[in-house]
Amino acid sequence: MRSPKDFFAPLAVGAPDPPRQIPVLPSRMIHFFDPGNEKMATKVPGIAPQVDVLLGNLEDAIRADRKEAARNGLVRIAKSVDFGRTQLWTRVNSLDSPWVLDDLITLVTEIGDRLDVIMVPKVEGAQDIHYVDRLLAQLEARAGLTRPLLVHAILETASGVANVEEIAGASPRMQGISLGPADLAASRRMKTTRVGGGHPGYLVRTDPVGEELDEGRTTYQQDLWHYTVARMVDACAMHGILPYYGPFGDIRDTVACEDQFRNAFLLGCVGAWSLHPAQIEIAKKVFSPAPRDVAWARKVIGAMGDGTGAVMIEGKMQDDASVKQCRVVAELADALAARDPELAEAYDAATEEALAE
Ligand SMILES: CC(=O)SCCNC(=O)CCNC(=O)[C@H](O)C(C)(C)COP(=O)(O)OP(=O)(O)OC[C@H]1O[C@@H](n2cnc3c(N)ncnc32)[C@H](O)[C@@H]1OP(=O)(O)O
Ligand SMILES: CC(=O)C(=O)O
Ligand SMILES: [Mg+2]
Repeated sequence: MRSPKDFFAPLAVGAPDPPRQIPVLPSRMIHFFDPGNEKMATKVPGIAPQVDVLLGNLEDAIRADRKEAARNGLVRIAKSVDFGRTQLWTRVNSLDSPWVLDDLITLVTEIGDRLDVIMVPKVEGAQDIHYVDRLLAQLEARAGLTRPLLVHAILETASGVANVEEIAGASPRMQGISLGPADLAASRRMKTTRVGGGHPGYLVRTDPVGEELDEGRTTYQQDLWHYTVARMVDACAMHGILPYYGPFGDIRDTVACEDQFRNAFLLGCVGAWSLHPAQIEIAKKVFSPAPRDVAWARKVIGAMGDGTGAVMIEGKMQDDASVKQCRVVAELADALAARDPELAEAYDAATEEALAE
């Protein structure tokens, strides 16, 4: 019988030990591609060095009669392409679909040693993660894998949001959670018809001046996703896993995409999905801290010594809590700079300038 003490014990004889810590690797953009689409597949080797995560999508956006082609395409690509340090993820079909069992059996058996993370859509509660967890352990044991696969849940059902804390803590394999605004909107019976982003009708309006109700009243569009993203971030932080904003469907609107990504970044998300090559650079820009913020963070950390007490820098009080925030930014910058010499140079130049001021 399993007790809570067995949380980190393998769920099948011969399966690798589940991870004790989730690796915090750069994952600013999870780039989606259809592995059964020849044109997209040929672009994968060229895109791999530009992105942190490549994800072979098998679920929504893949036609029912192309599901097998996508699955087989992913196996072929995973076996033949050198991804370097770029992670390879997949999104399998939903747990109630006719495809998911074959997705998991084929992928773990054929390319389980190449895959890093399996994204599970439409997760409703911990029971969905427990099912995948056990099945993965059985398949890993059969395939002789020595490294456990990680699991990522999409938050895209009303019950998933209600159960987000238990989902985040359902298994040591849980790597992270992404917001799925399109299915979530449908599940909640929201009256939007978009994939992520805001809506001009969701707003607040200033009070009327005098008797005139129609004039001089400014409106401010509100963020439809604030509550869900904030809840997801808290659930992930509580369980030591990583939160992500999901897709932004208006590919043409690069400006609003950047805004949506930045809101998520500021609230604690580590990355977002790129659905089209045009969104890769947006995610890279937004989810890499700005050089001036890195310079400021390093300056505060330097001035705070052992991190206790209070100091004044440029008129702003700094203490234990602000230095902790600065460490979050500086540590992320260091991790990204270790892989990206251009960023490293930009961070160092900005820091030198800030320290000279
Ligand atoms: C709600 C959700 O579940 S979101 C997640 C599911 N959705 C997805 O995964 C969608 C992934 N993206 C796509 O399918 C496509 O980008 C689409 C359908 C949105 C647009 O595709 P297109 O109409 O071909 O766009 P466009 O003409 O601008 O593409 C330009 C080039 O980039 C390629 N391209 C487009 N998207 C991608 C991609 N995600 N990865 C790699 N290459 C891509 C196209 O094949 C095209 O190549 P070409 O220049 O050789 O012809
Ligand atoms: C991301 C996703 O699957 C959705 O928005 O529905
Ligand atoms: Mg969805």
